[in-house]
Amino acid sequence: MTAETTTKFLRPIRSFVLREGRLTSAQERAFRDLWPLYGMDWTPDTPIDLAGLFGNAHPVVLEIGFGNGDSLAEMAEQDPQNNWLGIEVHRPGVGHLLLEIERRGLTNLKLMRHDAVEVLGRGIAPGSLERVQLFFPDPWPKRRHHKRRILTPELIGLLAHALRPGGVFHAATDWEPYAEQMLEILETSSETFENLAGPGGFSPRPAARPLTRFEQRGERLGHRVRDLMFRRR
Ligand SMILES: C[S@@+](CC[C@H](N)C(=O)[O-])C[C@H]1O[C@@H](n2cnc3c(N)ncnc32)[C@H](O)[C@@H]1O
Repeated sequence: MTAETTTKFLRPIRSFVLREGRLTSAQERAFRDLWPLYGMDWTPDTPIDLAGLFGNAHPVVLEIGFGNGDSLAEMAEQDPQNNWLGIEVHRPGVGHLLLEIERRGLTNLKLMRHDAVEVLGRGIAPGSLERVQLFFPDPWPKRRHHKRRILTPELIGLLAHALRPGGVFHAATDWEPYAEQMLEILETSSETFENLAGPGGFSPRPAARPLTRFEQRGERLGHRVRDLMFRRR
């Protein structure tokens, strides 16, 4: 085996391709001054002390792939009784949300810059999350890219482990074939997850979910938005 094929063999398939993107000067300042306040560095395989991170034992809602984070900031501000943890890999998005946390004076929202799948699998204690949100994940529409879609049976297994009994997984997408695939995967996990819309159904959009940036883009393109809400048994 050549070095190249070995590397290819060992590299996991990820749900994102990291494009660094340029930071604005405000975002650069955010990483310098605000990351120590609202960001969390994580060494893989270290259990994350959620109560220590937030300074209290309030329930924790995790959002995977928050993009620019405006809708996450809005939800955290509207719901101070919960702690909110956002995980995103895209640096400009993280920088944008750091500035938004400062502007809104939020104390219940913390950020990680990491692969959320890895964090779920190797950092979150069993049954420690109240809710997990996955809004408008990259649809990877080309067939050869479907393997990059983040919602897989493996992810559902990690969510079943991380959510408390009664906790909820909430996904939304504007890509109909992906919505159908998500539904199929989740329905197959009916031993661990109950569809809040009833078997085979999509949920109505909850009023508490603000429009996200990608959702607005989908709406401009005339896409129908689907919400899926499943409760951990
Ligand atoms: C299509 S965007 C949607 C962003 C936002 N939720 C919205 O609706 O505007 C998907 C985001 O998920 C992030 N992402 C994809 N895979 C991820 C992973 N494994 N861990 C953390 N973030 C991820 C991407 O960087 C991207 O910002």
